[in-house]
Amino acid sequence: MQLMYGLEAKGEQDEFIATVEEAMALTSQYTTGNHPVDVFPFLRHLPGWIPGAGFQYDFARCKAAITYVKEAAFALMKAALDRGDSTSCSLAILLSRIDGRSSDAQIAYQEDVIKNVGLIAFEAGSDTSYSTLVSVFLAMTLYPEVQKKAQEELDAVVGPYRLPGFEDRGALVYINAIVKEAMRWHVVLPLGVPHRTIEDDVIDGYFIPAGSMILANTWAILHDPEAYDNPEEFRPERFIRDGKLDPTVRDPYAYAFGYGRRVCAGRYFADEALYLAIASILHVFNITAPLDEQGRSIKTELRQTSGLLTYPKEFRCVVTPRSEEAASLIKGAVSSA
Ligand code: HEM
Repeated sequence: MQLMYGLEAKGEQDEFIATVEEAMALTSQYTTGNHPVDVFPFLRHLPGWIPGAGFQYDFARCKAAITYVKEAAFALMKAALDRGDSTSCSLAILLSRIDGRSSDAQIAYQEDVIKNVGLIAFEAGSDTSYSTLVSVFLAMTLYPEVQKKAQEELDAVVGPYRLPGFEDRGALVYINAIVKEAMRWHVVLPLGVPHRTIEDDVIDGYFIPAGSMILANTWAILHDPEAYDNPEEFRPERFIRDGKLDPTVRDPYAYAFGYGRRVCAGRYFADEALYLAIASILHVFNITAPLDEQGRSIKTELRQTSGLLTYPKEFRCVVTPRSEEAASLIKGAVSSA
């Protein structure tokens, strides 16, 4: 929200976040072809009051929710601009590029495109990146040796007195491998987003008629034991050879972000954001499993929710600053945010 609209998110209480989450939950429920309307498209003409056609009400709620966020968040951002509050958010930058000599109709059209950019980035970009990041917290509690190696690399490259930046990325090979392993280990969209064939095709002798819904089994591709030894294990080393990222290993980025011309539009942004978040978090925090009353680590495991978009199921972990220097870096980052 900050990046797109220059608005500060108010956590779980945030109205926009709650509304987008409601829309996402409805989208997830219907997108993977588990409703009869996907198999018998004529059902879409039934009014919602007919038993079994309640999906019409869900679709209407979903549409109302996303339309509200699209318009209201944009209006708040524009009001801030009109008041002269400086905001360097993405939508303000896009707005400033509209040619003032355009006709009213052209300006309205371009504003609508910008509103859609904001909404889709907010809707498609936040939970996907969040889910991946949560899985990294879980992985760190399960694989302390990975965390230790990452922190050793960060200490050597970045040192204790500053946070990592994009300029460090080339030297942080192990952190880059963690980002790749995170995309592979917990596949946020295990079946991608459904596509539809626009013409008849034959693949490996199978006839695929035009109009078929195609689901790519991204999870299977990224847990293929022939490509990844012991695929259930979180092991960033699988992407490294001779101290560099190994280009011969199947790259999760080629699958986790979808396929073809509708491939994720935010993939470079997501990659950079995940890199910076993971590097910064591991630089200043220790993430460990919680202890039971006898002081023993409580065992956790990766269990995922089901649906179009998956999340690691709830787990607990303990997050503490790594050192005095780390604590000051955290305070500095919070006060300058
Ligand atoms: C870990 C993070 C992310 C993952 C795993 C992810 C994954 C995906 C996938 C699988 C698709 C469907 C592609 C297809 O149809 O085959 C998609 C679409 C899309 N994503 Fe992402 N995404 C992530 C982050 C983001 C971010 C940060 C943004 C924006 C800032 C974004 C914007 C979009 C948009 C706009 C589309 C629709 C593209 C289209 O239909 O033309 N995504 N994403």
